[in-house]
Amino acid sequence: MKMLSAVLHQRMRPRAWWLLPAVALLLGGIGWGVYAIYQKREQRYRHQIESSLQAVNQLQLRAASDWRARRQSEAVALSQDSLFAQAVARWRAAGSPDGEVLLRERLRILVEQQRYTAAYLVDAQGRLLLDSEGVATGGLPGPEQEALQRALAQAQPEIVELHRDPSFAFPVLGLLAPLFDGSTPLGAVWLVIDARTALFPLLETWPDHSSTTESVLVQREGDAVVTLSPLRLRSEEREPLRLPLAEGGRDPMALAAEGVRGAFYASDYRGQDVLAVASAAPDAPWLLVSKIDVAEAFTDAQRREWLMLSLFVSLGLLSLGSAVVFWQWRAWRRERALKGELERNLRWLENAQKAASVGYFLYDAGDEAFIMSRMASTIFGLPADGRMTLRQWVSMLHPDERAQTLQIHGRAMAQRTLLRTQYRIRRAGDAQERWIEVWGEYSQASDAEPLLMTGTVQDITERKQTEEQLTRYRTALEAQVRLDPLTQVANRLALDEAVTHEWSRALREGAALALLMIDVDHFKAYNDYYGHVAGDQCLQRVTVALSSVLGRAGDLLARYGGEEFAVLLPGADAPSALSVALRLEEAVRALALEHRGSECCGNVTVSMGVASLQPAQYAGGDGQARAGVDAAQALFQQADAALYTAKQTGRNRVVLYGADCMAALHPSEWAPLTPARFQ
Ligand SMILES: Nc1nc2c(ncn2[C@@H]2O[C@H](COP(=O)(O)OP(=O)(O)OP(=O)(O)O)[C@@H](O)[C@H]2O)c(=O)[nH]1
Repeated sequence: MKMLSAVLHQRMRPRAWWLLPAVALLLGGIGWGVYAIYQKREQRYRHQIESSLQAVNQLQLRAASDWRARRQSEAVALSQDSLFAQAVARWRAAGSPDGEVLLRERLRILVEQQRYTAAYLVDAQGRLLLDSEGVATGGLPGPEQEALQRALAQAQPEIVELHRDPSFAFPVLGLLAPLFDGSTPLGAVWLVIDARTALFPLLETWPDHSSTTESVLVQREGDAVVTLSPLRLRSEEREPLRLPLAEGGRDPMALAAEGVRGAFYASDYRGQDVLAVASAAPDAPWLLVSKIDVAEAFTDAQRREWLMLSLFVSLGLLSLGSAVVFWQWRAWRRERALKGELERNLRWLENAQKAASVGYFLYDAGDEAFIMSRMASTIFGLPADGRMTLRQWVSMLHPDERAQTLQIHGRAMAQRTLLRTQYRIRRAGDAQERWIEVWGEYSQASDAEPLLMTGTVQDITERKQTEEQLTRYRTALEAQVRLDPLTQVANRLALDEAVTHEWSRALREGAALALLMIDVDHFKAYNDYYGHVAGDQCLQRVTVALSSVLGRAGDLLARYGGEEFAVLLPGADAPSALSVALRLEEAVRALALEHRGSECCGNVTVSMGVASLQPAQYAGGDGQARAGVDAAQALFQQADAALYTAKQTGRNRVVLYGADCMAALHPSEWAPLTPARFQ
């Protein structure tokens, strides 16, 4: 049953073929949507990063420009400090130590309070005169010397742009503030600035913590570019201060020096892809390039995007998963309910089958195998594993019915008609012969599906035996019904049926049919004289005597009622019938049964009326040949009329129906026979 149930489950399972493309379409749509959102967000984020970098760049550039402007203002103020210039002039003229102390104090203030790296007093030829410690020796380096001359000529402070000088271990910015005694040039104050300490704090300020953000101060010098960087990337190799443009390649500093402005993507001296922003200071030859590694800039964004994406995808998958789980759960619940119902039904079916001794089976024509319920297995005498091969089944069929059974099954399979058949099997195991009844129906869902037959099988052996017994009883009963219990010959019912049957046959064959009516004479007197028991015995003996005469097949002796008998002689014409009648009379006479009450003689005698007709020639009042019971009544009436005549004319005689019998008959029953009389 489990196996059967499993097969049914398998065949019941629905096939949701459309589900796969629908899910693929949905996932494709989600993927496309997510990609579009991702693209849009990436663009926006790129824009945000560029804007942020530009803002930082602008702030830092502003700070650097302000710092430069302040230095220039300070230099201008120094140049315009007439007291300081007079003190220099006095010290140069008198060389007093007090004057020197005063000047050194001023230079110390410049270094310590105004944060210059060094401050020198130089003469108009560029020789170093004093610094904050005391007398200085040596002269101005080349660029500073040139700046001094320009400053003195223009009476304006001059900046010596960013450069390296062997005298200093750091990149230097110089400022030369010219000094005049009236209109006489006295020299200048050379303010030395360590570009790192002065500018790096301005360039290192970033709003966010980052390991790759960097702002570089850039200054073009002919075919080279001078750079100043806080070198935040301390793990990297130090960037040279001076970079030939020819070697710049896609370096952001080189690109900026060549005129690229705004945000752009480049590859820096480390070979890293960077996002850079280049801006020019409005009143200086400085450019400020701010850059960040693309990898870092977008890592965050990408991380955020991925987070968003994974969140979105997770949500999508969660929803999809939930939908699938819900759908599966519903399907599972439905399947469980159906399974439960099916199992209940199958249990019920099994119980019903058990109660009715009916088994259920499924025949798979493709596998040539039966899958059977437990009851079906029991009926075929097989173990309850629920399987039987076609070969096993054929071998079980009773040899007498094997060919016919196979033919019936084959026809039902070919025509897909209902199958209902009964046949015998020799049951497996105990080899008992059993009758079974099979009801089945073939079905095939499609050409690709196997041809199946579902059906029931029932062991009907007991029913068959009962039927056979009943048939026997019925036959016996029917025989009893048509048998006279006293004489054990046919009774009137059997006679009537035989007459009707033989009449029809004679009519068909154009043959004659004769009927003899026999009555024991004065039987009442016999009973009265000898008693009823003796009367019964008398009737029995007469019967035996009459039976002994009738040997021809089809002749029938019947007890018509009381002491009256009838003999039906199919095919007998009048002479033949008379001949039989005489022999019958002779047989009774030969019994020589004593009958003291008889008025005829001292023995039992009989009177007989004989009638013979050819039904084909016999015509009724309408001139048509007749058949059936009513027509056959004519034969009875004629025989009866003849018997009546025999009784009336003295008994103990045989009378053939004829003219002298006609008075007893209706004119329409007259027969075309010649009347004759025998005594
Ligand atoms: N013993 C015995 N008597 C029977 C049986 N059937 C009918 N009888 C008797 O048979 C007698 C028939 O009498 P009736 O009909 O007057 O005829 P009958 O005395 O033979 O006179 P006829 O026929 O005119 O010669 C009746 O007394 C019936 O009781 C039977 O089965 N056994």
